[in-house]
Amino acid sequence: MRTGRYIGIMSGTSLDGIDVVLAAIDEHTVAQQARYCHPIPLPIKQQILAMCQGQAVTLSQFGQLDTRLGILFAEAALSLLRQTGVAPREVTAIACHGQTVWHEPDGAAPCTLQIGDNNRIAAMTGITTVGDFRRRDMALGGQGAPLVPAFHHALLAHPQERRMVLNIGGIANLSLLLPGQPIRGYDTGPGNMLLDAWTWRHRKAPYDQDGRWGSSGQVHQGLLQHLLADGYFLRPAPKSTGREYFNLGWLERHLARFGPIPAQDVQATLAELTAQTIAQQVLLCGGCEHLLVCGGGARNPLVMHRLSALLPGIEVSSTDKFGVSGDDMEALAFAWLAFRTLSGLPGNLPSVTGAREETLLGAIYPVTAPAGEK
Ligand SMILES: Nc1ncnc2c1ncn2[C@@H]1O[C@H](COP(=O)(O)OP(=O)(O)OP(=O)(O)O)[C@@H](O)[C@H]1O
Ligand SMILES: CC(=O)N[C@H]1[C@@H]2OC[C@@H](O2)[C@@H](O)[C@@H]1O[C@H](C)C(=O)O
Repeated sequence: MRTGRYIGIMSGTSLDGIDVVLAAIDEHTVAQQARYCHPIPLPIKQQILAMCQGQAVTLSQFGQLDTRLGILFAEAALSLLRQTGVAPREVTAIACHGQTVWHEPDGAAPCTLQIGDNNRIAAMTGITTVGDFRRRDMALGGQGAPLVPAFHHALLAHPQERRMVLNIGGIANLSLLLPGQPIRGYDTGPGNMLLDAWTWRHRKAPYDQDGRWGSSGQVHQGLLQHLLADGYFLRPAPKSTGREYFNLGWLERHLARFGPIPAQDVQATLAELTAQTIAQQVLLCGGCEHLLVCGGGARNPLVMHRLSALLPGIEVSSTDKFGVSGDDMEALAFAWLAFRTLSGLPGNLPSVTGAREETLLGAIYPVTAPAGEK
């Protein structure tokens, strides 16, 4: 087993910042030691958004963004090391998820693309780096996502209690940890992504702080029903999605069927869409005793209140209450996945992604061992 300290780097679909964690990991425990959030410069954020939504980019632009992100991820890891006083040689490996710029798991040639050159990270930090976690699962017929349910299971499953773990990131994903049943998990649909995009358009703010703006609006039932009728929501798992599908263009196509709707009502409707599409899946899967929530959406009281109201009898609480930081869950999960890869253990769950078999995940970018360790 490659027991040791790992750095996990996660830049998710929300583009709100790069989450970096340091954790001591062994076969049984993941002990978080530090966290840090590194800002994403606006021009880089804009380039990622353009790419994610299918705007044409040249290969030169693509290559340069890959390099810039690799450097940014390395700087994020180095900042964390500086803050903690931990030396690179004390870190076994960096796990870098990369920035998803395209995810098309169901096309004729399924593909998923996480960029940010891992060679840069290894070269700039001197630490072995593990990246490209999704594509081996996809090569075996899987969705390549979500990958965190295995980690949710390792840390949060209970032998008797029916538990589900919900990540409300840009996209929301649910892990079903039900005693006696195979682990399942899939993306339920938009989490914060549409809420953020609509807020940016109308308020020029990155997100609707504490759901205040959305709370000032009324849910538009006609629009809500149209949005809920999208085929993705009732499609059976395995399934995963992203910004390529759920974006402002998707919302505008639905809005076009209606007369003008006040912007705050659209915001209220989007919050309701997030809550209802999640609650629908929780109930369809037979409900649970505890719904443990992580990701930035757990900080949106509007979504959280609606979720609790739609799920009477289910305790909806943050994963923090169960010992795992909801803000750091994904970065910790990838650190754990790198530990598994370096330990020769599989990382994917065929019952979640639909892959033909379990497999090692990721590509390893090694470095020369520091002097004295050769
Ligand atoms: N106080 C708050 N009020 C409302 N929303 C909030 C608040 N704090 C965070 N959020 C939401 O959480 C988002 C960030 O969530 P998170 O960091 O989990 O996303 P991510 O990891 O990028 O997404 P994904 O899991 O899809 O990769 C913000 O963009 C915002 O929508
Ligand atoms: C392709 C991709 O990057 N998917 C992300 C995204 O963000 C949330 C949801 O969509 C989930 O499927 C996945 O991330 C988490 C970390 C996962 O793989 O479990």
